[in-house]
Amino acid sequence: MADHGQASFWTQANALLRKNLTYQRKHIWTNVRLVLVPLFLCLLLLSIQLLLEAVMNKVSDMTKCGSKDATNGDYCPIPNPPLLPPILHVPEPESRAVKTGFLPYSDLPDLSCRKTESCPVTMLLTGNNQSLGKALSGTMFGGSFAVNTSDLLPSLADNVLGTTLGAGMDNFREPGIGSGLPIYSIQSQCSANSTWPLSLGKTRTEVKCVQGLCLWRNTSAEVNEELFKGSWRGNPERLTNEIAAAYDLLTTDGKNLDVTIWYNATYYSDGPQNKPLVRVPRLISLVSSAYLKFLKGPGTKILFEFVKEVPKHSTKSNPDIASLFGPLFFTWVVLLLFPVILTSLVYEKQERLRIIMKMHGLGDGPYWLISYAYFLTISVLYILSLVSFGSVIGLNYFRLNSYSIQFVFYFIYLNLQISIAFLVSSMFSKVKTVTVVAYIMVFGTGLLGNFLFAQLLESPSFPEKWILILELFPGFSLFRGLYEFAQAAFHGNGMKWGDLSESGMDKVFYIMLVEWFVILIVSYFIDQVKNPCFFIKKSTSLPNPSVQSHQRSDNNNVLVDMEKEDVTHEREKVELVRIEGTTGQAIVCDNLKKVYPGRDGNPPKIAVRGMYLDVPSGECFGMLGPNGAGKTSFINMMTGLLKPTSGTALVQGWDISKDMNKVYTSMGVCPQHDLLWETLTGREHLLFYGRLKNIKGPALKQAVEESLKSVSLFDGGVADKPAGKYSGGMKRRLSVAISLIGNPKVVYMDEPSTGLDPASRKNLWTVIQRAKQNTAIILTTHSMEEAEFLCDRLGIFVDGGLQCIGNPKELKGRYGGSYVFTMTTSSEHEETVERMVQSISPNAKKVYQLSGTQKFEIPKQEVMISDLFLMVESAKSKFTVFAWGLADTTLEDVFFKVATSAQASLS
Ligand SMILES: Nc1ncnc2c1ncn2[C@@H]1O[C@H](COP(=O)(O)OP(=O)(O)OP(=O)(O)O)[C@@H](O)[C@H]1O
Repeated sequence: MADHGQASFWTQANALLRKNLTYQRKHIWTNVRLVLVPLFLCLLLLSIQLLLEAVMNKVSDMTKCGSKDATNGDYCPIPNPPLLPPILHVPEPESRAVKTGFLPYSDLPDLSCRKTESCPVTMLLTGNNQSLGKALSGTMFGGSFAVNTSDLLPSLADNVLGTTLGAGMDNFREPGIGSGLPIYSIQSQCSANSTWPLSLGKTRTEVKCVQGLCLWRNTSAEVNEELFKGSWRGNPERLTNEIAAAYDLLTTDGKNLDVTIWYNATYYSDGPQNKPLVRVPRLISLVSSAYLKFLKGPGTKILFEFVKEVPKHSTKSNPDIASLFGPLFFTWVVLLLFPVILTSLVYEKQERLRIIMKMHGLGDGPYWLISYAYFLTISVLYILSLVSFGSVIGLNYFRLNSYSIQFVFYFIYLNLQISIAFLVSSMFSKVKTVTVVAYIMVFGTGLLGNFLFAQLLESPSFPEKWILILELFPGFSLFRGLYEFAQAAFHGNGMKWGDLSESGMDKVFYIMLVEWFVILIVSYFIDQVKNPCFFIKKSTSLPNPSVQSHQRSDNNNVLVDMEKEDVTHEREKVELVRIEGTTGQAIVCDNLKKVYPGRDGNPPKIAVRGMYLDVPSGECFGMLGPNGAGKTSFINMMTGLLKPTSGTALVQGWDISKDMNKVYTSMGVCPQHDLLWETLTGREHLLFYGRLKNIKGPALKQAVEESLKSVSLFDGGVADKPAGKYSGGMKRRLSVAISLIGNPKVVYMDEPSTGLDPASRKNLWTVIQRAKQNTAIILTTHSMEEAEFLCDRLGIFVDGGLQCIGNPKELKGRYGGSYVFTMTTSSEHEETVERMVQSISPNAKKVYQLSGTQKFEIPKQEVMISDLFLMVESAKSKFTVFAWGLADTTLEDVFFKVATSAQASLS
C-alpha cells in the first residue's frame, strides 16, 4: 500500500477549505439569509423614516406656512421674526418666598399669602452701599399698568411684565403669551382686583398685578444662602421658597453701575441644558433703568422694547432616524454576527467534529486559518451588504461618513469580534448555553451602550479617561464608533479622516486594534493547550490523599494481576522497549493510567489501571471486556481525547503526552459514535479525509472509490447521498472507511461493527483484515466472533486492568481448560459410556444426561485427544453409537470465566 507521507500545512488548509465550501454550498440559503438580514433591517429603518416623515408632513400641512400660527415656526421660513415684549420669569404664586422657620428674615410676607395667591415676587439686593440699593429698589417696578392702545407693543416696555412659564428654545415665540395663563404686571403695590384685558394680535390675555418686593441683604453670602434654601431640597421643611432674582450691586456708586445678577435657569426638572434661553436681558434693563433714574431723576428711563430672533430659512424637519437610533440599532446589527460565529465554533466542539478532524491529521494552524478566513469573509459580506443597502436607500448615516473610515472601522471590529468568539468558544461546550449567553451579550451591550454609555459620553462632567476605560469593553468601543458616525451624519457633513482625533475615533481604533491582536493570541494559546479547562483539570487531578490511598491499593491489585504469566510477559516486553528503545513497535503503552476525580461525595474512579501493551505493525489487537471495564477510556487516552493521569504511550515512537499532533498524522479513528456532517455525502467525507492524509489527484479519486466499494457504499448512488440520510449501519461503515483511508499506521476502532447486519459485518471484517497488513489496529468489541475473526491477539479487560493477553487459540488453551464430549447411545448403554469416560479421565464432569445423550467436561490435562478417539472406537465395537462429538472451549467461555473470576477476586 502506498505511503502518502504527511500532508503539508497548505494541503490540510486546502482540504478543510474545500470541505467547508462544499458544506457552505449545501447551506447556501442560510448564508444568503444571513447576508440579507442587513437589507431587511435597513428597509425597516427606511419604513420608520418614511412613516415619520409622512406624519410630520401631515402636521405641517395642517399648519400651513405663512399662517400666523405659532406652531409652524419650527419648519417654516421666518424672514421677518416677530417683535416680542421682554418678560421676566417669576415664580408660581404658591412657590414665592414667604417667612419660614429656617430663614431669619422677618421682611418676607406671611405664608397666608399663598392661600390668596397674592404673594409678592421677591428680589434680593445687596452691595457695598445700602442707601443706593434702597434707592434703586424704589424705582425698580412701576406704579400702575399703563399702555398706549394706539401704539400698544412698544408701550408695553414701560411696564415690568412677568410670566411663570420658562423661556423657549428660540425667540420666535414667547411661551408666556397665549398660554392661557395671565401675564403679570410687577408693581410696587397692587390695589384689589387690579387686572386688565390685553389683546396682542389674535391673542387675548389678561394682565394681572403682582407686587414686586425688593429686599436688602447685608452680604452676598446671605443672598446666596437664602437662594440655596429656597429649593425644597435645601431646607428641612421641604418648602419651595423661590426668590425671582437677586442683584449684588458691589461697588456701584454715582459713577459706576457694577452688578452681579443671580437668575434661575433651572425652573424645569430637565435642567438648564434644554433651555438655552433665559430672561436675563430684562433683568439687566431693570437695574439699569433704576440706576438711570437714580442718577437723573424719575423722568428718565431705559426702555428695552423688544427681543427679536434673527430671521431664518425653512427648516422643514426631516428627522434622520438612522442617525438618531443608529448607535443602538447598528450595534445590534453588527453584534448579531457574534452568536452566529460562536455557535458554529461550539457546535463543532459539541459534536466533536473538530477533534475527529484533528485525529485524522488536521493541524491547528490550517484549522484556524480556514475557519478564521471563513468567518471574516461572511462578516465582511454582511457589513458590505449593510453599508451598500443603507447607502442605496439613502441613509445619511452611511452616505455622509467617509466610506474608507467606515471600512477600516468595521474591518477592525469584525476581526476583534471573531477573535472574541474564538476565545469565548473555548469556555463552552454546549450550543444551547452559548446561544443564550451570546444573545444576552448582544442585547445587553446595545442597551447598556445606549442608556448608560451614551449618557456618559454626553455628560460634559464625566472624565475622558473613564470613557477610555469603558471602551476597553469591545461592545462599547463598537458603540462609540457607531455613535460618532451618527453624530457626524446628524450634525455635520459626516466623518472625514481629519475628524478622527476630534471625535475620539482615533482612540477607538487603537483600542480595537490592540485588543484584536491580544485576544487572538490568547485564544490561540488556550486552543493550543487543547482544553479550556486545562489548568482546572490539572488542579483537580492533583493527587489528594484519598486518590493516593486508592491508587496504592490499586497498585497492589495490579501487582497481583501481573502474576498472570501473559500479562507479566507483556509488561516485561514493554520494560525492555523502555530500556532498549522502540524497534518498530507501532504502539507501546507504558503503565498508562486513568483516574476520574471523585464527584458528589463519590471516591475517585480508576478507569484504567497501569496498562502495559506492545502492539507491532500488522497486528490487530482486540480488547474484550464487560461494560464499564475501561476500554473507551483507554481508547480516548490513545486518541488524545483524555489526558492520562499517569504513565504514557508511544505511537510510532511519538509520546502521546507530548507529541499528540505528530501522532495524529499517522492515525485513523473509528469512534464509538459516528462523527459525521449530516449534509455531506459519504464521498465528500472520504475526499476530505483523503486530502488530509495527503492523497492527491487521481490517486485520491481511486482511493475514495475503493474505500466506498470496500464498505459497500458505492453502488446505487449511496455514495452521493447525504450522510444524514444513511441508516445506522451505513454510517458505521462510513466511519470505518474514514478511519482506514490513507493507510494510517495506527487505527483505533471502538466497537466498529455495532449495529451492522451479519452480511455487512462479514464484509467489514474483510476490509479490516485487508487493512491490517501494514497497520496496527486496536479494536474494542463485545462480539467474540468478531474478536476471533479479526484479532491476532486479545486482551480481556476487567475493572480497568488486563486480565490476560494472547491469541484466541492460546487463551482458549490456557483458560478454557476442558473439552466438551457428547455421545448418544441407547439408554441401557449410558452407564457403560460413563464408566469408559471416567476410566480415561477420573475428574470428568457429567454436564447432563437425556434419553441416551450424555455431555461431559473433560479436563485437558487428564486426556490426550487420541485417547478419546480410541475410547470412541472401543465403544463402537461394543454397542451402537448413534452420534458423538468433541469440542474445544469457546472464546465466550474463556471471556466469561476470566471476567467472573477477576470480578470475584477484585470485589
Ligand atoms: N468522565 C467520567 N467521570 C467519571 N467516571 C467515568 C467517566 N467516564 C467513564 N467513567 C467510568 O469509568 C469506568 C470505565 O468507563 P469506560 O467508558 O471507559 O468503559 P467501557 O469499557 O468503554 O464501557 P462500554 O463497553 O460500556 O463502552 C466506568 O465505570 C465509567 O462509569
